Amino acid sequence: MSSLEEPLGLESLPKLSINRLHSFNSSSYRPVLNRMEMGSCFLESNEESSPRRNQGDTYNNSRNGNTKSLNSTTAFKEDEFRNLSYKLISCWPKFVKVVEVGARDGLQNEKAIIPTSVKIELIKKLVYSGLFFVEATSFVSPKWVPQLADAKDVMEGIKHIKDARFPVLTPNIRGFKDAIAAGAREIGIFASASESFSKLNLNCTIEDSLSRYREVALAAKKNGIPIRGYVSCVVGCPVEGAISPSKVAYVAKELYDMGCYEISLGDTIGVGTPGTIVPMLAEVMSVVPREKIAGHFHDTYGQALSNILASLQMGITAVDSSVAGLGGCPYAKGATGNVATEDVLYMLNGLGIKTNVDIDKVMEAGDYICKQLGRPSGSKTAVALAKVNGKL
Ligand SMILES: CC(C)(COP(=O)([O-])OP(=O)([O-])OC[C@H]1O[C@@H](n2cnc3c(N)ncnc32)[C@H](O)[C@@H]1OP(=O)([O-])[O-])[C@@H](O)C(=O)NCCC(=O)NCCSC(=O)C[C@@](C)(O)CC(=O)[O-]
Repeated sequence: MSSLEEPLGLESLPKLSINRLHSFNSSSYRPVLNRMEMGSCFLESNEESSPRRNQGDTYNNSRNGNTKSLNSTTAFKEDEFRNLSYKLISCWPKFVKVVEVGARDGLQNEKAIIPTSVKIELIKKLVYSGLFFVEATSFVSPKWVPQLADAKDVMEGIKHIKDARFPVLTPNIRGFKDAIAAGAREIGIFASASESFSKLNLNCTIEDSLSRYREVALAAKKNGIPIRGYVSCVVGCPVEGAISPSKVAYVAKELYDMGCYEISLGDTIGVGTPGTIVPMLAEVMSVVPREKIAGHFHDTYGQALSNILASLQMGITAVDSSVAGLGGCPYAKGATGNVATEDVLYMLNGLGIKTNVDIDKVMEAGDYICKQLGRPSGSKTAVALAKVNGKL
């Protein structure tokens, strides 16, 4: 049995070479993109009217000494720029749903047991900021995740909060029953696109996990409980390296067919770039409606915001994030937490996208939990704004 105490280490990732990951960005995926006609902005800006493409022409012309051609054929006209910016901006949604995962995903790997009262206070502060979907805890084996052994008490402490939804993770029917008994009104089921990661995380094969979840989904349906589905390792696995988009699409579709109202696609170890995320999304979107898909990006390589932006351009409108960037992956030493909620909000605010979340209040929640954990925030935005406001 593997446990959260046995990290495998990012250093065991030689198989996940840049070349392997980039191989997913091959032209073989382009027909899929075209077929899906989602490129109204994404593809056209790449293929037809990309300034970069024209700049490329410019450099070639320049190298050939053909400066006349450079001025006459490559300069963008003003209205072309306007059209291009309109195409890009019109791709972004007006509203993005931010799902806060800090109290569960963010805290589950903490070695020192955090008092239940701190977890409850964190959740209250997150809800107070306007976050409506706040993952609260998991009903998993305490032998596997000792930090969340107090799931029942956490639920007890937040049961009076009405204006928010608190999904809790359940790995099997036992977890489901415990969650319902503790007052959970929404659950999450989590599978993996990597066979090795499934064994590490759930001690079973992908197929076995899916049959367990069919039982859970049936019970949830009978009880009128909404289910959120998660797929881990959507571009890379700490053991297997690169993961094929078709595997991700298969698991996502299975979860969707079980009745999950949303499928959260997790770059568990944060190795993705838009070069791998886009083809993976394209494949998943061919079997699950895009409005039912959420992005769950860890920020190990600093790529999470670019992955979110690329996802928005492909029509995704739900993003998971973790206050102060809390979290990590127990099976990949060095893998960092989810993208920080503060950083996501800062970017979305900058794009003019509404979230109904107050970034200042999220920063207060981040400040609170970071003080409790005795470490600085993992959010660049929180750190920068604290400096600007003279708090650092
Ligand atoms: C699935 C198991 C239980 C299989 O674990 P197992 O050892 O194969 O299960 P078992 O049936 O042999 O049971 C072992 C013991 O656990 C108990 N048990 C069994 N089930 C439960 C339960 N629900 N709640 C409480 N206790 C439970 C069971 O009763 C028994 O107790 P014992 O008899 O030894 O005293 C285990 O592997 C497990 O709990 N895994 C959860 C791991 C986990 O939570 N990982 C983190 C969440 S996933 C994630 O973070 C990724 C995500 C979603 O964020 C997206 C991304 O970034 O990729």
